[in-house]
Amino acid sequence: MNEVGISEGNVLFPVFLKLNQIQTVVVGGGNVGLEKVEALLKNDPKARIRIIAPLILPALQELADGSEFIEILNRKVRGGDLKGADLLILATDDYSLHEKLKKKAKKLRLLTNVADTPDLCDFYLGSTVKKGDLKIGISTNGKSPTFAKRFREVLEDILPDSTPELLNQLKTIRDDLKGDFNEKVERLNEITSVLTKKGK
Ligand SMILES: C[C@@]1(CC(=O)O)c2cc3[nH]c(cc4nc(cc5[nH]c(cc(n2)[C@H]1CCC(=O)O)[C@@](C)(CC(=O)O)[C@@H]5CCC(=O)O)C(CC(=O)O)=C4CCC(=O)O)c(CCC(=O)O)c3CC(=O)O
Ligand SMILES: NC(=O)C1=CN([C@@H]2O[C@H](COP(=O)(O)OP(=O)(O)OC[C@H]3O[C@@H](n4cnc5c(N)ncnc54)[C@H](O)[C@@H]3O)[C@@H](O)[C@H]2O)C=CC1
Repeated sequence: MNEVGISEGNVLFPVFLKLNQIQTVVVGGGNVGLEKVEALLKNDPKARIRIIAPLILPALQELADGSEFIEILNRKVRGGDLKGADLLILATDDYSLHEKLKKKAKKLRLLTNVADTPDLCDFYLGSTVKKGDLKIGISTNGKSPTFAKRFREVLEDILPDSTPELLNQLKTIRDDLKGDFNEKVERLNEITSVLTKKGK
């Protein structure tokens, strides 16, 4: 809120992570753990994920059996597990464990998502739309995940199936363009001007 009580809106900074190049650790193997793992795999089926929990849902076990990049540690989480993580997702049913692990992660500067506890999160998951190489991330700042889900469905419907082809063609043009940086920018802006109503 600013001094006149108006919300500044969404100040989250979206980044697009290479999930095959980093190690994500998910603590908790129940419904919420499964949802988080599915969200990671939807974006990259080769995401490197280590799942740690005494109880693992059969659906999670199946996902792990189908991927050489998913590992399951069938036991309670230990403090040392955090050292092997680039990204941490806490998804157990134990809030005090989440608080304890979040403190430890903070000391290690390990970015952490705590499912169901937005205040403890360093980052939120978003809804994502994918059409070939195009990826759109949606965040409602935690206000309404259901809106994010519905808006994803809207975008999935309206983005033309030709989008991947369009991006491939633009890549070819980009690679073939000669001249200095400014000339290339000008030419690419010209070619793509048909995509916007502004035409510029
Ligand atoms: C803050 C955040 C933190 C985080 O989890 O990263 C968070 C928090 C919470 N979610 C809750 C509930 C639900 N979450 C979903 C779905 C999704 N939730 C996702 C993200 C986020 N959820 C982050 C903010 C995202 C944003 O800014 O919009 C999505 C986008 C991405 C993903 O998780 O993959 C994925 C849609 C994917 C897709 O389909 O595209 C549904 C709908 C459904 O499942 O159909 C419901 C039930 C309906 C409802 O409540 O709206 C609750 C209450 C739990 C309770 O009641 O106890 C909390 C806790 C709280 O709000 O306090
Ligand atoms: N399932 C859902 O859609 C929703 C769940 N929640 C809340 O989210 C939390 C998690 O929900 P679920 O995944 O459904 O619970 P769940 O009971 O299915 O799974 C809990 C998981 O945490 C693991 N766990 C517990 N202690 C652990 C430890 N010390 N180390 C490692 N793993 C440990 C368990 O082995 C299990 O895999 C609960 O508090 C629930 O109330 C809230 C809203 C919706």
